[in-house]
Amino acid sequence: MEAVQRIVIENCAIATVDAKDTEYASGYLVLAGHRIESLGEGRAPEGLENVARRIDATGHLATPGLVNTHHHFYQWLTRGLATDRNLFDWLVALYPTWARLDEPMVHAAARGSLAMMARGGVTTAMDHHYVFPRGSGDLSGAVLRAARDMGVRFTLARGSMDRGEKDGGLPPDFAVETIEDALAATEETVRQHHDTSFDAMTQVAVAPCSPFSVSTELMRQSAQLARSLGVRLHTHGSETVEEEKFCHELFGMGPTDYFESTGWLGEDVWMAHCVHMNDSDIAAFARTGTGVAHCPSSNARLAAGIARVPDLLAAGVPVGLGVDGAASNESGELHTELRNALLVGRLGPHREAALTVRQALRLGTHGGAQVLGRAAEIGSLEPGKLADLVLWRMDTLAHASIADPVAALVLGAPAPVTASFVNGRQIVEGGRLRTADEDEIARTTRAQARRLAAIAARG
Ligand SMILES: Nc1nc2[nH]c(O)nc2c(=O)[nH]1
Repeated sequence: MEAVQRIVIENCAIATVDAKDTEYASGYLVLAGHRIESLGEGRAPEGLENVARRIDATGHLATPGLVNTHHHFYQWLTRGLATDRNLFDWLVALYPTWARLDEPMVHAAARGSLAMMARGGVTTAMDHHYVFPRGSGDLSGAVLRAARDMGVRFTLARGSMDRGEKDGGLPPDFAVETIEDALAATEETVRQHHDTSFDAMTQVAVAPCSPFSVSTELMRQSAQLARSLGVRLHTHGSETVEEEKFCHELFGMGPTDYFESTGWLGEDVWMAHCVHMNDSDIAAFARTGTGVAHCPSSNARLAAGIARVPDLLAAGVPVGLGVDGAASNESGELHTELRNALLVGRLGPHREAALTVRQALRLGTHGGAQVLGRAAEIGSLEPGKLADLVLWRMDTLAHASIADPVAALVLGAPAPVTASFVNGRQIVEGGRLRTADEDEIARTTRAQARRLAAIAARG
């Protein structure tokens, strides 16, 4: 058997984001194959065998890789549209275009979304894909292929919509699936692609879209399907006042009570946004272990509001960060969400208890891993965990005068990523992807965005 190869990283500040928030001012990490073998203050132990590479990381901060908990990759092709609308008006404006997506478009959009995140320190990504136009090809396959080729750890949340306009929903009837088709395709995707191993690169979740685009029956049956297959559940929840009104009018209760009535609160569930939650909603999430994907930039872009993140954390709710789709967060980056989570929170009514810089980093790493059900494997730098980590450059004009590297990372300009590792494999070097050609992705996404716009314009 071939001996496992080691990579030794030395002379960097390290924020482990472990349970005690251990930090080292100048430390080392030893990666052995796809796991972290050891780390600590000072130089790496002498006499290590099979060292394939030594990295002098002077001037850098090492952190766990960032974990994105909510995204819609396909929206990479519809950025910068409907720029001044709230969620419902924005969705109504964009559904007809999204209903024209096909496999080459979705593949290109996934590569664009993944590339943008990976070069900014994301090592685990997720995609909530919920638009499946008839005859559009294997869209889940296209997204999974893009993630595998990029070398990013990945959760595909197989979405669905079946409540069209004729059933009181928001999407046009031509943009929805039947319950039977949605459930059958979701089950097939889980059976083919969900990997339960410790070092899984691909997992699948069951993810009907939102209360106003999904029937109660599909919500219920999705929860049953996920539990019978042993996979996680994801949806949008409590995003806007309009959604709250919709739930009261149609179901006679608010979104959280509605989710509970359909079997949708639990340790195996995480929901995106969760902006409009009262104390009893937060208590229900805490009691059931339901997680939250906090998306501060998208919530601002769509005028959804400010999520009560400090209250969620104080109650013990698992919270991660989400980019959200690039049609409502054109930057498509997660590292900027650390900063925005902190800043937006301080604008709200709960500013005395707002996030600290270390809490913001925890949301983007360990919190995300918890929300995706992967906290045993990723999200902190600890011996035995998978080697998913980032070396952020902190010695340039942008950050060098800030003494605290975590404050520099969260509050400063987006820090350059010198190296990013997933499963011990380096996927970013000197701020550029090693696993894909960024210029080619830019050209392809531009061409596919134009193709989509032209097809949509023809109606
Ligand atoms: N921010 C978003 N919220 C949503 N709700 C829903 O049903 N779809 C979306 C979406 O694409 N983005």
